[in-house]
Amino acid sequence: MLAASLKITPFAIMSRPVAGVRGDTVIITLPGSPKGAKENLESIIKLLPHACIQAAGGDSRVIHSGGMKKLEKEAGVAPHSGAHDHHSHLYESGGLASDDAVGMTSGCGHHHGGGHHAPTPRTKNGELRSNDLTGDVARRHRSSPYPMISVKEAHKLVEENIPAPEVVKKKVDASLVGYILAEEVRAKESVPAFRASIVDGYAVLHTDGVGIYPVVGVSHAAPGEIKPLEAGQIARITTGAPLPPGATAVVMVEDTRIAKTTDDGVEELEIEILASGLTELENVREVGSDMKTGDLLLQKGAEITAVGGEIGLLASVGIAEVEVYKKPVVGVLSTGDEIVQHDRAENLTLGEVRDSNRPTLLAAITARGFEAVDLGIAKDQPGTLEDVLKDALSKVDVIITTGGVSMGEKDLLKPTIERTFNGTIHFGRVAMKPGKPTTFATIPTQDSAPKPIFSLPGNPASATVTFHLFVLPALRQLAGFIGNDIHLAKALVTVEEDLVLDPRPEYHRAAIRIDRSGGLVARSTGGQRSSRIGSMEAANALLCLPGLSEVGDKRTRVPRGDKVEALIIGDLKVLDV
Ligand SMILES: Nc1ncnc2c1ncn2[C@@H]1O[C@H](COP(=O)(O)OP(=O)(O)O)[C@@H](O)[C@H]1O
Ligand SMILES: [Mg+2]
Repeated sequence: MLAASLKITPFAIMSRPVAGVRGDTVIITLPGSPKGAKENLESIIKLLPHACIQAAGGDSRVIHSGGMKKLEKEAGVAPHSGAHDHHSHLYESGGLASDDAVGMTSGCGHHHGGGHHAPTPRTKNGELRSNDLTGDVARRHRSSPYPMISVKEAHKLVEENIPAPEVVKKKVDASLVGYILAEEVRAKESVPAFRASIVDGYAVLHTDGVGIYPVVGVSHAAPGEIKPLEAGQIARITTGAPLPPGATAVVMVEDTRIAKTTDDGVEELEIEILASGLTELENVREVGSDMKTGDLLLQKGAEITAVGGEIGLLASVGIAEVEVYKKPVVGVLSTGDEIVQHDRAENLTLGEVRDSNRPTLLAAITARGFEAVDLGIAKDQPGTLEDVLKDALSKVDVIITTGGVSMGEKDLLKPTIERTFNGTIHFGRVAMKPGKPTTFATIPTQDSAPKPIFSLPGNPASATVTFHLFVLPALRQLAGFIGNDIHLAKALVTVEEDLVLDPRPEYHRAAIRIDRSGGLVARSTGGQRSSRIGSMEAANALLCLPGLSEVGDKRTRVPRGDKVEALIIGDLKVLDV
């Protein structure tokens, strides 16, 4: 605009136009004078459609390769008027108030809305469910507009909306633990790579038989040239050492006797072989007898464990790099004006709460082998949340937030996801205790698949339980786990005390132990109120207690000694008696 105006008047140098993008809206400021506004707009109007589409998340390569019409359509521009026509019309009809600093929404502006435009069709009936943040608090929803769904339905929605895993190359070393192979791996070499002795003794020709033989050489387990062996000769050999060329078997040292030494008694000159009836390759590991070049080493989909021998297997045949599924990088954000850094030295002032969710989740993520990124604490302000999330979207594959998902007017997560980021909230309420307001959404991104965001409830126990129940399986799915391996392991356990049922299905925190008979027994961690982080202490399982509504009035408690299903979230230990 400056360049164009300068051609008309040197005074143009005095103006300072500003342009930018907020959300997916292009904002351009024009000078106040009608003439100047017209000239400035004229100079950029041809670029606007392109800018709008790019701002709305269009791929510039596609735009340049002529995919513009399609993008315009996707971006919600009416097919009969391209973005270009739309703005030209605005301009030619003199529709710009001369004194305005014009905020021009892009042709696709209503795609994100910012709350000013008709909402984007997000639900089946075409409405955003979240509160309009520009509205008054008295107008907010007084009951949650999100349907309450079952845990099972919620799992299904997560599974369906998690992007497909990405393939990356990784070095074979300790950092490969926890990855899933994205390729079938075959042996590059044979193991052993040479004929190796299984015992300490003497390499012989198995056809030679018993008798006294001269020791013509020595083979140690070390690389190097070895003199060939002829009939009537033997060579001393150690375990794992290569057989001399020509040797066909090894006789154990126990099956031999010294026949002659050097005069000083130091070296063996002749040895009597006592073992008769040797077979070919007796006490010998033949080339490729453990693994032959081309043998299937590991299937696609195999998990590289820390306990199992997968890393050793790959290492044994010289595989330095494998294709695996990328493990997601997970960002953790706490929200709330009241939340303060857990290690802040000063005493709490009225209303302040130390952040326990973030350290807990960062630890849980890391312990499960995923990379965690600390996103800090966001204040309950729409702009703050927006900035933090925008930054997070560029850094991490999955975002976890805690707090701000219930019905308070400061509960900004849902509106921000839907209205600012054009995200899709797949569910916003789950029939479970704790964790009812658990929210799962995906946010579209410019150059990759939509990114999952889990907005977990703020109460510490709720956040931790829902992390294990929903987030962990999603992370495993992203990391390439499939089928049952995605989910927490489940076992039947005997409860040690009566457990009172709640109207909602409950995930009761418990410590389970292996008892003397090898069975599993569960002890509750005590008070289960969702704010009580202590209910997770020493917990290694979540007992799946049915909701009262599910069992009808048949019973109100699980009596001591009964068995219930338990989801295992930690290591199993043995019961002390
Ligand atoms: N990071 C956190 N650490 C500890 N307590 C938290 C944290 N975030 C929220 N809380 C507490 O959890 C409760 C619920 O918070 P809120 O923001 O209303 O969550 P939600 O709307 O998700 O239920 C509040 O008492 C809040 O102070
Ligand atoms: Mg809050």
